[in-house]
Amino acid sequence: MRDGGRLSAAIEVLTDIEARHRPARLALKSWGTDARYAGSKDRAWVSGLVLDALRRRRSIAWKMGDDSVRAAILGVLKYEWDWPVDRIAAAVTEEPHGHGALTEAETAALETPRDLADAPASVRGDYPQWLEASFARAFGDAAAREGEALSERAPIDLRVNTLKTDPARALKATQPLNAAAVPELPNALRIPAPAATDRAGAVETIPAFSKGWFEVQDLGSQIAAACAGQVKGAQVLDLCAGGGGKTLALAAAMGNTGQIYAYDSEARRLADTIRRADRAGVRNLQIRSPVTEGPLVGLEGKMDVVFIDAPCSGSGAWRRHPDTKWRLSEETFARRQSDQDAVLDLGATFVKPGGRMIYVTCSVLPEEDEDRVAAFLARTEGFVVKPATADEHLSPRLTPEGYLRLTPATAATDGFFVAVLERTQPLADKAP
Ligand SMILES: C[S@@+](CC[C@H](N)C(=O)[O-])C[C@H]1O[C@@H](n2cnc3c(N)ncnc32)[C@H](O)[C@@H]1O
Repeated sequence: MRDGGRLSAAIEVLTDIEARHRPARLALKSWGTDARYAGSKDRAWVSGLVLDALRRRRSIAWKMGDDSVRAAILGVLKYEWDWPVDRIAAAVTEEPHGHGALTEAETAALETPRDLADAPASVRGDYPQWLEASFARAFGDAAAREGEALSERAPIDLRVNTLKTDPARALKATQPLNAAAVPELPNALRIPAPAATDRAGAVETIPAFSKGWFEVQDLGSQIAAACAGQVKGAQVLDLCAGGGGKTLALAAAMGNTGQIYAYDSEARRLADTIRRADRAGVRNLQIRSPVTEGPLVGLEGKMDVVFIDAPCSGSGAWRRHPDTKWRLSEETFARRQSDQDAVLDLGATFVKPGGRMIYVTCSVLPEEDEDRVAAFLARTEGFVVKPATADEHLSPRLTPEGYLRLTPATAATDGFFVAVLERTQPLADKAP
């Protein structure tokens, strides 16, 4: 495909996403199915352009003085991909697939964008206007800067699976991917963010991946799992195990000692975990599926660690799923907070005295983070907050209460929140 056709395709896909409120992944997939003439480079290019437009949707609309889909795509080419205006003008007039010549207003906006310095923080930081108060609470004057960092392309992080190999051997095996060690975690490797139009997916194709030597897992997610602390020989319940990302990280830290139970209220989400655990050499995992009767019966008050990777807005992962920031509604945001209260209450019943509950979200929004912990502590006796980490690299990221908050701007990870709550009294001692 030539540039004109690719641009028109990106406009078509972004229109589909916005007009039908479709997830970007599905809209791109259905365009790809229809566009059999498009090669893999074309697909990567169109996808890269659409995702970049979603990342900078509001700031580009401001600079262009136009919030249309076409303006968003043109704006990415100029402001993010540094295309000269002549090249854009030539692409949109290509026959037969160009989208139509630039208007005078478009040319003027591309040449002299409206000054972003005058825009509200949520425009500069590319997040929804209705979240302005939340961002201001979380970040104060740094709200726009944090939003900007959540709008960058993300690197690809790998977790070295110590059940199968060690960091030095894994580093060697991943040299074709340009992976490098990460100071914060000895078992983490990082591959720099790919260019917008590069094809991703090479990670799964290298032989060391099929041997189970590493998993693709954001550094923030690896750090959150590490906040479980000493887990060798422990009884661990991963209560919101989903696809098993944290389960596998916890299992590796346990070194096949003790027992890890993986549960999720949605059985289908657990489907992949057994296959992944097998590949990773995990032998101390029990899947507790909600389709069986009383899946968690017998574990009450017995766990050393209950890990709660709570359902959340996913605001910390906007770099990777930029469409979700515009699809998030106030209703869903409120529903997630009720879900979070429910998993905290459920999780608490399994923690033994002296045991720990690790509450994690991939959200940067206080309503899902410290507010949920505060509400839990207000209605539950017998838990105290412990510092989420003792690691010297990470302690600057602790909040005054002892929670860990990671963001792309401050930690170069996805956004994560971690609270560690220790049970000081048995469940039966709870106030009536
Ligand atoms: C953030 S995702 C988990 C991601 C997973 N831990 C990982 O690392 O790949 C949150 C999960 O919580 C599950 N969930 C929601 N409500 C739940 C509940 N009441 N009990 C258990 N799991 C729940 C969802 O089905 C979802 O899979």
